[in-house]
Amino acid sequence: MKVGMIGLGKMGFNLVRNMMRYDHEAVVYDVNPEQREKLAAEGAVPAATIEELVHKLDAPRIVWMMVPAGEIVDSVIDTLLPILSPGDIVIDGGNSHYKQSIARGEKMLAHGIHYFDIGTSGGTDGAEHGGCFMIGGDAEVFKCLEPLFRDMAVDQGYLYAGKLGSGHFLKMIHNGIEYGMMQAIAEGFEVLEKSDFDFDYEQVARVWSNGSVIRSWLMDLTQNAFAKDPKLDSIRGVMHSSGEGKWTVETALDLQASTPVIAMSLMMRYRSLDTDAFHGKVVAALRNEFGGHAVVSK
Ligand SMILES: O=C(O)[C@H](O)[C@@H](O)[C@H](O)[C@H](O)COP(=O)(O)O
Repeated sequence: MKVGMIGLGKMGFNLVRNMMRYDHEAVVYDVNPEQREKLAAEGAVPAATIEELVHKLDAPRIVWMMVPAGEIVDSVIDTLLPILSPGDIVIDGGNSHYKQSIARGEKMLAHGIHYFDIGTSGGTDGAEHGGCFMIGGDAEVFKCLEPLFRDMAVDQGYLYAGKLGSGHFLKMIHNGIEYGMMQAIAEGFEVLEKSDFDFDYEQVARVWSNGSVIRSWLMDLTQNAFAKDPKLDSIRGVMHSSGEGKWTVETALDLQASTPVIAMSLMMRYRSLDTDAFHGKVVAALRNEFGGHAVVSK
């Protein structure tokens, strides 16, 4: 199969390596020429522009976008639309909001172009050595793409999830679960850290990774992190987020689905961004007002 990859960041770059291992041909574009050249040295065909990338593909073309979610996706689509032909396929493999993917897919379909929203998981290592793909789009057209995903996914790691939007919806919920699982692991270690015992966290994560109920890839990664830095002294507990947890909670609220764990994990991320929380000042001030309880001065 011949695939055009737009966006050669950590994920796009490794996905190209992955597909080339299975003898799929890759035509590659990134705003950074160094990334294109690195992959060209490994056998990909570099393109200096998106137009050139499209030109170097065979109809029906398969163009895979692996660019940051948001305006960049729209700008790539706007570049692609006039130069693609009916029957071509465009994939958004990033973390786009599913509602935006539905709108973009409908816009493409009005021009006869098939659009797939594909949630990609497994991190950079999975992208290169076998990822997890949650795929939304036209079921019939997906049959043409399936051999590619059969190769690139780890074992059973791809799913045709259903109509347009379902791939990114599934990835959004996956990430909500990810927030909750990570927060639960983190809270366990918080209690260990505050206890009188002198645990070796790398060893704790190792034993929990082997045979326990909570063994998981996240626990393996916990072990890796503590192996590198036994008390994580080199980093601060600031937890950023790129939107998927927020969207999961917003969707849950819209659907009146009860998701306290995911919602609290999201709030914990926001809380971690404040060095001192205004709500903390308000509660401290109120305790002082009604009970004369001590406050901590600046
Ligand atoms: O499944 C995955 O491989 C991850 O979920 C990944 O796609 C995720 O988007 C980022 O690791 C950060 O997500 P947050 O910034 O929201 O934590």
